[in-house]
Amino acid sequence: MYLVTAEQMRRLDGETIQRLGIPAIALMENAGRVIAEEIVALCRRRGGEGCRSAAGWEDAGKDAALAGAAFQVSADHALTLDNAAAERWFILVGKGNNGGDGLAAARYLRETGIAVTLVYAVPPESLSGEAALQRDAAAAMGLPAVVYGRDRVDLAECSGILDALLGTGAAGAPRGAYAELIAAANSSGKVIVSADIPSGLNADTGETHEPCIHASVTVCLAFLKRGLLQYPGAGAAGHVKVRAIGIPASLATNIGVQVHLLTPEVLHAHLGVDLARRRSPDGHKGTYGHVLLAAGTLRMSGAGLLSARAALRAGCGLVTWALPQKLLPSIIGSAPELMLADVGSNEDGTWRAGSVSELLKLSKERDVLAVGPGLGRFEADTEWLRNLWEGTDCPLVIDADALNVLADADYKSWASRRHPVILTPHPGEMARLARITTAEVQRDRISLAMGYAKEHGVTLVLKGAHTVIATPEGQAYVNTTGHPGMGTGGAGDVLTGIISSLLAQGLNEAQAAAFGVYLHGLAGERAALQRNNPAAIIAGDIIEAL
Ligand SMILES: NC(=O)C1=CN([C@@H]2O[C@H](COP(=O)(O)OP(=O)(O)OC[C@H]3O[C@@H](n4cnc5c(N)ncnc54)[C@H](O)[C@@H]3O)[C@@H](O)[C@H]2O)[C@@H](O)CC1
Ligand SMILES: Nc1ncnc2c1ncn2[C@@H]1O[C@H](COP(=O)(O)OP(=O)(O)O)[C@@H](O)[C@H]1O
Ligand SMILES: [K+]
Repeated sequence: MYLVTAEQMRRLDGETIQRLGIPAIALMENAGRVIAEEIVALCRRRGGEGCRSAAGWEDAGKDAALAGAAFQVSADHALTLDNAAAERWFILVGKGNNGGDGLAAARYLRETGIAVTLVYAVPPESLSGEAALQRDAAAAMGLPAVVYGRDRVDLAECSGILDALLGTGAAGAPRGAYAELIAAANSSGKVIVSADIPSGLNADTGETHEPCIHASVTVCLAFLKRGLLQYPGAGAAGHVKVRAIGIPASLATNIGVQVHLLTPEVLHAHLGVDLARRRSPDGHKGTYGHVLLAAGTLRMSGAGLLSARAALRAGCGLVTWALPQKLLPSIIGSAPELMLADVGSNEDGTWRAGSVSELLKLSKERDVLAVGPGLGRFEADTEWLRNLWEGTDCPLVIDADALNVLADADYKSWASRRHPVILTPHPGEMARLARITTAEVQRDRISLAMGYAKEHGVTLVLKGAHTVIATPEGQAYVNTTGHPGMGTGGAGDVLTGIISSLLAQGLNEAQAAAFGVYLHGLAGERAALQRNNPAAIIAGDIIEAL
């Protein structure tokens, strides 16, 4: 599934209308219809499902077949509602095409028997184009209408609200009547369905203006808008349903859309990942690769252990953990499946820059080098990392403190590598890398990750709710697996282990980063289910749930 910006959506609309010759009003009709269908589905769910369910019709069909009847007729199920008389919906109508979608939806809803009242945010005479055609059709059908600011509007009188005030054409914070209607809708306590995006949301960044609709359901039209996946927008959108309105998905590639929702389908068909992770019958530990991990200090010994154990659970054949000598006594025996490599240490258990020669030697017999979890900072660590960057001939995964080392370095001047680099920052680490604030990182994570990955020639995993994976070639994937319970120390170390393990097994950098993030999230969800409360998840649970 593609993710688009408002600008890309306009181009997709334009291509469909101009190049394919599909009239704009036809798209708007389709939009109105699918919005109405989702409202009907919602009414059915809360009304305990009316008797004319799809299953009901199928049963009736079977009965008819048994009775020998040859001819059957059924109504349009998607727009049929048994308890329609109990419903009264207010349709908040803005001036643009989003308002037009709402007006079309109102007509379809009226056909189901639901009472609808149009609430215009602006005088209806000010609508133009297709929206004006919809206004006239609604008026010709006799749909009751009021104008905000001129007529009495009491949202307490409805059973649900369709927010068709502002869509992808909105600019800045909602003003005037729009702002007042949004605030009133939010405080009404009524269920709200948004057309395309919640009004007040920045469709690209996911920033929410003041005020912004808080929807239960957002019926997103044609293509998923980026802002619906980026927080806080993702929180304001509720359940997002993407519905087709007649714009072919293939147009997205024509106009160069490069952002995908990370689904099993995208992993398989777009990235070429074998989701079943088949093992060859005659495989052995050498078949599945060997991870070399440089991690851990006395103070943070657990980080290395978590990464190493996660790598093994994610399926690689072998893991060697290179660690400061002072750590060895406390680690020996804690994970019998691991191989340990003593690379010396300072008195206080911190790393020595001299360890680099041993690491370079070890890396020759390994398939991947992962650096960073629990590493700490140490003298000449920039030179140490530069030597690893320039001197290793395998993929490199950089996390945690090693990212901070990188942030302090001018690593664009380092020799370019034959093998890929994956960076896995959380927003704080990303802020240091990009030399901006964490709030600026979070403002539009997709754009930031894409820009950074391209500029620095790395695969970037920007962690946090809805992790973004961006490639140097300009592709991006947004993950939705995972759980807030994963906000716990060491969860990121586990991810580093998983990604490194997948690289060792022969996945390329985009595959390993995307699939690793996806599996990590799934494991977090499973771990959440296994506890009495998701707050109880600790990083080790994520490993055990792999
Ligand atoms: N052919 C198309 O272009 C299609 C568009 N569709 C719908 O059209 C929407 C985009 O339509 P538009 O481009 O007309 O834009 P919108 O309907 O999002 O609204 C734009 C209008 O709202 C007003 N406005 C903008 N920002 C405001 C603010 N901050 N406060 C108060 N008023 C503000 C302006 O008068 C502007 O004309 C999509 O989200 C989707 O719902 C669908 O009908 C499908 C087809
Ligand atoms: N709300 C959330 N939803 C989904 N995943 C989350 C959420 N919070 C954290 N995570 C995931 O948990 C991991 C935390 O990583 P990180 O912050 O590096 O932790 P640590 O440094 O302690 O290992 C990341 O993969 C992140 O995406
Ligand atoms: K809207």
